[in-house]
Amino acid sequence: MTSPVYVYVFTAVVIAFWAWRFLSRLRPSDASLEVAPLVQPYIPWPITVCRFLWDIQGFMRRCEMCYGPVFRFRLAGTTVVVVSHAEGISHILRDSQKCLSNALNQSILDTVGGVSPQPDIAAHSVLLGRLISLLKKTFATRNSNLFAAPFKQSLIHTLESFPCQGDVNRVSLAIFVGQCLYDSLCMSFAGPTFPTDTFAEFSSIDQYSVRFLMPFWTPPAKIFQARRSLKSKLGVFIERAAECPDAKDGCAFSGIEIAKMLRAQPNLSPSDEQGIFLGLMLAMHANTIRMVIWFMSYLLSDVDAMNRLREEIDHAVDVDFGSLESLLSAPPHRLDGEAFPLLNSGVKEVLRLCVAAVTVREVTKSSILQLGGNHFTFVQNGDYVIADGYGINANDRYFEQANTFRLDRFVLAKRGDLASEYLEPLSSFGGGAHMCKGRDFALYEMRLFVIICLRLFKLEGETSKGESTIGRTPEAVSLWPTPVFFPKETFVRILRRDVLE
Ligand code: HEM
Repeated sequence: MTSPVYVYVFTAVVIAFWAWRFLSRLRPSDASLEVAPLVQPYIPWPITVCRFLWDIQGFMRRCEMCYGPVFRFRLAGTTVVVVSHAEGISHILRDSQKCLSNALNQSILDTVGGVSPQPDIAAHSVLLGRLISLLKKTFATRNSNLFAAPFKQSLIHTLESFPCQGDVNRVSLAIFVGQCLYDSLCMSFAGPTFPTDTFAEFSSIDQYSVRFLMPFWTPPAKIFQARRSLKSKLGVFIERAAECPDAKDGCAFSGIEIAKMLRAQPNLSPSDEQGIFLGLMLAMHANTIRMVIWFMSYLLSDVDAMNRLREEIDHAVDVDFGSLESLLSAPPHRLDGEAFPLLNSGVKEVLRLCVAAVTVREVTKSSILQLGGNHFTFVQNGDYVIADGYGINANDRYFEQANTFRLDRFVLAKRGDLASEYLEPLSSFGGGAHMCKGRDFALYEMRLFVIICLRLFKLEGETSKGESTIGRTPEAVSLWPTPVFFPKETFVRILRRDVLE
């Protein structure tokens, strides 16, 4: 009697599966090499990819509970080592062993921007390095006055004229926050010739950015179409900017300077110039917009927190600064001072809970990666290492009720509390040589938006079904279980306070 083919196939699959599990447990022959435990899915990596993508933070937390704060998993053929304890993270960020590279960050931006693989990788990385240092200079605290002045004028103007007062006053929170911040930052960064009618395209690319990186789960055709359209508008901007004469002490707008630098590259096609510009725009806008959306969503779900914050803002504007105009003309560092304890605590709290950006490094030399104390793990050339700050920030061992948003958490935290060592959210902006270049400006942007918004408007949140958001956490209104994506089902009614009072 011959067995049907499927019996052979089934037996082969079972044998292959167990062989794989056996081989993946093998350790290097040198007993002194410690290897982080491997996450064992029942079907090799496709299942891990799905679980990882569906709920990145949830996946990491479950793995951490099973395997401890250092573990590894296989993602589409690559080994990813995750480290989520404080000392280990700081070792990775400092990279004192010089065995890690951040090239992946740059290639992520290139991929989402649609830049073709560059024949001369070294020259490309030098170009990106130059562009990033230009951004660093622009957004540095010492230059913040120069840059912040047009930004805040533009922001208040955009907020005041946002077309949602009067009859049509219900608008998607994501569009309200996103459009206002995007327009204001683009105008002050790249000047009035920048095409600000690109927000919708930018926003859809941003929302699908993770899928641009996936082998099988690519974004739908309309997102590629949005990218083509945005890039062609950027092309017109770059072309015009390149003809713009140099200002006496350099260009007035960094966006124009960047466009000129791109145009001066001999081997870059127009599509690649536009793609690189788009990648930089993603670094500049995506995280900040997302953080402000989450901040506003938490406030819309907690009226008491919103009222307490509004009182603090009103007091600071009326008593400490005298008026909104003088607050706007004060230097940016005044907003992180004593006048705004709750606001600054709220900003830290949202960075603690919602930063989706994780620091990923690629191993450039097989090494025993030191993780502080007696901890170390063996990593191989080509592995990815994730410094998972969220693993600390959202961990009950470090922060009481870590998954709950508490506006005053960082005001109340005192030395000796559970969070005593962690008075700041950890590594929300990465660290080491590649720490976020726009972090000071991002904090300023977040504070300023919330101040102007609560000072000028009364806001009421609604779900798409018209139910109030009060008492419903943003996570409950979100389409996705993690803060990687924002709660796009939240709508907001915006009413001017001077009309109401
Ligand atoms: C709340 C908002 C923001 C968050 C949470 C954030 C977070 C991050 C993180 C986690 C990294 C990776 C750091 C690493 O690999 O160690 C990064 C890199 C970067 N960010 Fe931000 N960022 C924000 C806003 C901004 C803004 C407004 C700019 C504007 C210029 C900016 C520009 C950059 C650049 C250029 C890099 C690459 C740095 C490098 O590779 O050397 N970011 N950011």
